[in-house]
Amino acid sequence: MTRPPIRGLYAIADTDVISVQRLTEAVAQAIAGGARLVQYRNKTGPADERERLAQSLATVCRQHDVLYVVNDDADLAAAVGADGVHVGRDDAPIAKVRERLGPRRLVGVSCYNDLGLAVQAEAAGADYVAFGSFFPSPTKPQAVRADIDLLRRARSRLRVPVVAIGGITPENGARLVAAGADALAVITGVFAQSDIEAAARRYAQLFEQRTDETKHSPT
Ligand SMILES: Cc1ncc(COP(=O)(O)OP(=O)(O)O)c(N)n1
Ligand SMILES: Cc1nc(C(=O)O)sc1CCOP(=O)(O)O
Ligand SMILES: [Mg+2]
Repeated sequence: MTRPPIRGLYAIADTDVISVQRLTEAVAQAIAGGARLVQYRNKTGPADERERLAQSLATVCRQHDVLYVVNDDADLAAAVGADGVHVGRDDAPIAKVRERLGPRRLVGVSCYNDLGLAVQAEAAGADYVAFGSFFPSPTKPQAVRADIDLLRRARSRLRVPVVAIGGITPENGARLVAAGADALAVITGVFAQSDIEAAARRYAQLFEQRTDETKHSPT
């Protein structure tokens, strides 16, 4: 079966933002609103709960043919049959993760505001790279800030899909898509909203029209 492309709303289900009781339902609502990728991010829960929730989200994502990525933990990703794992500078190196997951699963890599890191990640076998934080992030207020022009430079330098993250709203997200972001990774703007499905839809709509900066009207 062909894998869906890495494009669109990338909803990050973070257990610090949404309660474990509501997590699975919340992810189903984000998918109903148009999320095309889902990441499970649980930095604090006990191991048994982390695994149970990881499995539950794997089932929902599989039912809807949505890409499912586990944050940080390649063993957990493999255990629940996720499509991949996302790693950053405090996590296992790409080569180790690739060795653990094999060639078919996705490895996503955080590159912060550093294009050189992304070039290296692509060469090491990353399936996508993520840059941020593009705006002040309520989830990670201390995150290093990235400039939108980085997306333009990344787009012309890299072949792998480019994900933008950090404080992204439906309003400021349009600029990131126009600058070349293939996907927008969002926590607060989706999962801290009273109507998760409607919130997700507003991001998904940013990918429905052609928004790249080369667009011009017919003369
Ligand atoms: C899509 C995406 N981009 C960036 C991150 C951040 O990863 P990392 O720097 O490893 O930080 P933590 O999320 O682990 O705190 C991400 N998770 N997803
Ligand atoms: C997990 C994470 N990583 C970031 C980075 O810049 O690498 S910003 C971030 C938090 C994103 O959450 P929100 O949509 O609530 O701002
Ligand atoms: Mg990490």
